[in-house]
Amino acid sequence: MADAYVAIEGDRVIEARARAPGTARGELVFTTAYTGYEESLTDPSYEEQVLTFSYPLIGNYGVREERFESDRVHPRAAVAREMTDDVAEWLESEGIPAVDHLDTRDIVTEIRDEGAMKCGIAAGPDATEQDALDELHECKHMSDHTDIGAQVSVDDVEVHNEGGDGATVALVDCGAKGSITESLVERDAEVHIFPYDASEDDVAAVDPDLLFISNGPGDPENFEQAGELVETYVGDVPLAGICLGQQVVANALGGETEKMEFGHRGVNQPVRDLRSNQVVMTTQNHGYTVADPGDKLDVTQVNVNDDTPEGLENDDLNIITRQYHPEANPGPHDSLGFFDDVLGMAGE
Ligand SMILES: NC(=O)CC[C@H](N)C(=O)O
Repeated sequence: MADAYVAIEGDRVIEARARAPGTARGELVFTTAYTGYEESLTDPSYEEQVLTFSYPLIGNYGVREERFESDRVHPRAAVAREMTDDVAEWLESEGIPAVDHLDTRDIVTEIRDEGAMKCGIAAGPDATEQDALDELHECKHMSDHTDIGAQVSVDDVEVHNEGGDGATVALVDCGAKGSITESLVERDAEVHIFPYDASEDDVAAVDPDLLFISNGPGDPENFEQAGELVETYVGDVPLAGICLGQQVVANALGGETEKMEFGHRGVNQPVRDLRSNQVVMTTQNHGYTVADPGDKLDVTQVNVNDDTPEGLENDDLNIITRQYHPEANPGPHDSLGFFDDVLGMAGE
């Protein structure tokens, strides 16, 4: 007998096995990565989403805190074909519902065919189909989470590697992964992590060599304050952005973003650099994309599968942004050079 239910749009209910009890709702997304479940589950970009792992066995090398990307689990719930006890116990201790013993291929195919969709989950001995449907019916569209930045950002400024010999970086935390800070600190940067709604005065106080907009959850249009910082600093200070950061920079400089059908979700997304013609494999998890870069940004990299912009640059204004995750974690390390490039713009 099933003791867990996943309700998806169209009121279809899929039976499953409860691995961590509770009810939850969120946008149903997936990752095709076969490793990196600890990094993905602690990536703040998954806030308000339900993460389905399409690789059939999740958890076979345990759970270790040093691989976490933040201090908590961010997806509202986790779905796998088979989940180990280690992962199930971790999620239960975090209060995150988890289910397995369902056909995750079916879920991913449904998202691919029908596009991004909402879902509701109910798991545990008393869970009913109706509980999952009730969650589904309460679920909001991602773009309607207008204050999602407040859920994932630091409350106060944090400084890493104070007194470091390298550039002073103002990292605007829209839901930043820990390995972005680590990648900068490894290169001697002094990193000031600012709340997502930091003001111009807050940032000016540290006189940054580089303004860096992080990855983060939800619709980039809901990160207006970060966009205002971009507008203020463009031309005066070099700008960098990763994922949501690329989208925020594009929106602030006259471009436009839009929701994709089901996004880019895995660690083997091929990206072609239009200048060198080289292809790199990249890590991606995003559901919005830059539809129009505006007239200040050149598209310098594209996704090989669908030609969407993966890199935007302006050599005169010193701007480099990436739609994918150069910091990896999980995924390939092919594009770590991004951090050298952006710190190079900052004079390092
Ligand atoms: N990883 C991210 O930064 C995701 C960016 C944005 N929330 C999107 O889904 O497109």
